[in-house]
Amino acid sequence: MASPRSSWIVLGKLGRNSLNSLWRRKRSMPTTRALGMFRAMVASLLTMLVGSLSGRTTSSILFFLRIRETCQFGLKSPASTRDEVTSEYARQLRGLASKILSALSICLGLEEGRLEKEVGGLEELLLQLKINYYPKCPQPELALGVEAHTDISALTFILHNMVPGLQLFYQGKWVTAKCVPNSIIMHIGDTIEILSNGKFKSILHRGLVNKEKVRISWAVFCEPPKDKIILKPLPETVSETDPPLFPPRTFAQHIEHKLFRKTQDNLSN
Ligand SMILES: O=C(O)CCC(=O)C(=O)O
Ligand SMILES: [Fe+2]
Repeated sequence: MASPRSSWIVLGKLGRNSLNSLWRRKRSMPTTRALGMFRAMVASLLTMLVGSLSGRTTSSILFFLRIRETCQFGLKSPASTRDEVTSEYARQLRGLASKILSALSICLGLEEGRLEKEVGGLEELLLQLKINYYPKCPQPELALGVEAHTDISALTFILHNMVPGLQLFYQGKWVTAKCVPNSIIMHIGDTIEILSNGKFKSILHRGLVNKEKVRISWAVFCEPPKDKIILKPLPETVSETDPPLFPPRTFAQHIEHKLFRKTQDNLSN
């Protein structure tokens, strides 16, 4: 059986100017979401093909598609449909992320724009698209898809091809996420868990292969800048009875810490 593979696309940081110019241009330009998805699929299949030809068991590719460059490129070239679709998707998701961050801020008793600001605001929050391909497998229980993990992001948004496979560890057991048409899945990631001092949890999840069908998922990770911000529980979420659960770390240090812990866990197993 072929192994699950992933490709990455950096959707870019969406500054206010690029947002405005995208918005103006989008209104005069048709958007073919299906075509975008199809092209993304082709990109991921090519990635997998390259991976298998080179004998690797897993592969990941980073596409650097910064929004501003994409815009300029799109103005001159009709071959930019894929960029247009991914840009439009990024723009839509960025708006959704803002709304959700506002709602989460309010839930924590903070000012509406607070979490958004804490994760880097419009200028610094980075959106990255990762495409996961899970080949079908006659014995899914023997195969590892995307192993159990929590996302390091602030928020993650997932679209998929309506094949079940995402599982969440909830109340002590693995629960399969329902495939709800026309919906998008959202995870809270480690970044928000840290800022909220654990009041919002970064859920443990995994991706399984399916017996009969190929599964593809498109996960967009909204991440704070690597070094500019120190992530730690916000003072408003901490009290004498609620001490800080996480030490101050940059996002880069958090990633390093997780990788180190994982290596240690693997060594002791
Ligand atoms: O395939 C999925 O639905 C989830 C993938 C995932 O958790 C990830 O890429 O971080
Ligand atoms: Fe994940």
